[in-house]
Amino acid sequence: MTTTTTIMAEEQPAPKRDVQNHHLFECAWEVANKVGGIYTVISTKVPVTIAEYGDRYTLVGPLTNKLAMEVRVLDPVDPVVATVLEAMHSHGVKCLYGRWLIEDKPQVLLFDVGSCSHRLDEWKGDLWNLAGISTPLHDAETNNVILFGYLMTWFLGEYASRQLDTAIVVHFHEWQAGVTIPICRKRQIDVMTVFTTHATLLGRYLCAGSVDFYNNLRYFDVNHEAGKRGIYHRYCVERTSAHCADVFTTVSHITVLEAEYLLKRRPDGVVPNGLNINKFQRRHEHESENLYAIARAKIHGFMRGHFYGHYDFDLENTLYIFTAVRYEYRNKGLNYRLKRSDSKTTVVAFIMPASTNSYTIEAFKGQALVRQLQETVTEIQKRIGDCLLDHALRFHSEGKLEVAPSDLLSSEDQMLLKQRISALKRTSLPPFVTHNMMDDANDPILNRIRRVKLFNSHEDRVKIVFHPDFLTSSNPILGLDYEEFVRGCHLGVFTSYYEPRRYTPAECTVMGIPSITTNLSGFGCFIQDTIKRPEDEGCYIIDRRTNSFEQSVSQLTDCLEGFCNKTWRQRADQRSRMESLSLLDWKILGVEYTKSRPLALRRAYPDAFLVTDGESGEEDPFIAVVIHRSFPLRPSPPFSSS
Ligand SMILES: O=c1ccn([C@@H]2O[C@H](COP(=O)(O)OP(=O)(O)O[C@H]3O[C@H](CO)[C@@H](O)[C@H](O)[C@H]3O)[C@@H](O)[C@H]2O)c(=O)[nH]1
Repeated sequence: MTTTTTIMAEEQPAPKRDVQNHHLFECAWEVANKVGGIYTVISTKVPVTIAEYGDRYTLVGPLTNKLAMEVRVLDPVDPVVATVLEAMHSHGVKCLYGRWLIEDKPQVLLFDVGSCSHRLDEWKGDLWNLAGISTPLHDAETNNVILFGYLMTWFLGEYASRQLDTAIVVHFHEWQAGVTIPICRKRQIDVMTVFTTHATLLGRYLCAGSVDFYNNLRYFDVNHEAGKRGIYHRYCVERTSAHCADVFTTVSHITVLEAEYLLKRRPDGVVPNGLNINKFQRRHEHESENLYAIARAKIHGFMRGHFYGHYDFDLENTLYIFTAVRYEYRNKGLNYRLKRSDSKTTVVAFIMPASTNSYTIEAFKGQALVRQLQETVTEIQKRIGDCLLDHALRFHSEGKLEVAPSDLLSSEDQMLLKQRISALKRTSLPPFVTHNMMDDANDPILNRIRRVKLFNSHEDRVKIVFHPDFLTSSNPILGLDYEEFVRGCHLGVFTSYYEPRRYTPAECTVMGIPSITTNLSGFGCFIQDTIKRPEDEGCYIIDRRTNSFEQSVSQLTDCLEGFCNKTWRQRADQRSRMESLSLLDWKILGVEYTKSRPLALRRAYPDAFLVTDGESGEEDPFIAVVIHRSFPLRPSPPFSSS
């Protein structure tokens, strides 16, 4: 790799731009494109950013779906943007400009990378010449990343040369948006750049390979490791972006250390992920309880269909526990413990998502049979109602009410019910997976379930529903959006090894759903640092740092068992306490994003920040306020990475 120092800035002229009223562009692959956590970051942060910038704020991303359902197409508010886009259009560049249809409807610009694919070779050559990064021919994702990076650079170059009044800050998220940063540097485009990494590429790859990551962090031969995994070119883009940005940030203290060792630049600060709490907060406790009840009733409906023929447990005494996003599964022994203690509680463990082909016939069949039964019961109910009404009217005229059960339930209806009930007989056990998997025989989760024989048998107190797909309300099997599903569950479990930050437990918290996480996740560390007794607030944190793997598992099982043994009242109390947790609000956490921008401007335009009379000149106020804390790694903790 040509190190980033070789492409660092040559002297930049210092234009007289208005720094105070600077424009902000925020650039990410997940703008109006729901893929994962970064979509949540940028979409939920919009209200606080709009409050600060108004129409001086624009989000930029690739046009991944030509229909772009989330965007209303409009003309640009800023005439300079309109001129630049026209100029680019005259060279064949297609884009979509408009308002992203989320809260506060921010301006959004999406570039169609396909419209410039004929320039790929030219731009790849340029990336090699300018940044020393060579990229392989057939990595389609990287090719798109390069096309997008060059379109963004083109746009910024044109914009900065025509809009000379105010300073321009561009905030980039993750390596997919990073190519623009070194190119802007090299071409001396007058924009300030902030780069945020939400996880490192090498971190993800190394942890997926079960290495003892945190204990070896400082010893990895990064170039060798990246090369071995076929991601050297991507790693170069990520590392160069981190080095060339004016300000480099990450999402948690644990990732600061990771970035320092793997990307070789210590982040300037931590920009923690927040949530838009307004969306979740309810005025009254009963309003929340209603939402839980509606969501839970939908999950109950799914359960009746999925477990038909073996529906021999009480849904009112059933706990729904789920895990989402990370592809890891470990048996924690809860089934054994609940059986041993003769527990009457049933626990349903939901696991999601993964790569799948389609739903299994069994998954559809159960839901269809129960729907038919429901329809039959509704029809019969109607007929019974009509019959009762008829008798009651006669009682009024004849003075006596004599209704025999046989009058109410006709032999035809009895027959129909029997038919429906006999269709529910089933010789096989309820399936533990709802979909046909791409690679059933080698799927690690399926194989674990098979190995520990969690087959949803009558005796099992822990039942498994592996739903390896994203949830949507149009889902034919489990028709809930992810958020509604979470609300209907009792507990979220997010204990994976590699977790730079993790949104899922934070989302549980603001919805009043308890969760289990670990002190190896950014979220777990944040909660431990900010709340005295997290478990009282429903945030259970497992020690994966100083414990051995077995000790962590045992702590987790204790925690799960303790949760199962709580009373309904104790769980409801915990819920109401949690929803008041507002420390995850962007209104508080967004401040760190706000601090990163003046820091970038200050580095580029030191003159604009000259000390005035009466101010202390000893300290850089922006650098001072950006948090610099190291993750306290304990010496060689004896934990296994598996
Ligand atoms: O069926 C589902 C399952 C999940 N989600 C959402 O997907 C997001 C997942 O976020 P996260 O768990 O944080 O995972 P990543 O996508 O891997 O995000 C990366 O970036 C995040 C944002 O900084 C960090 O929190 C993570 O640690 C980092 O790995 C959450 O908002 C969920 O609500 C859905 O919408 N539907």
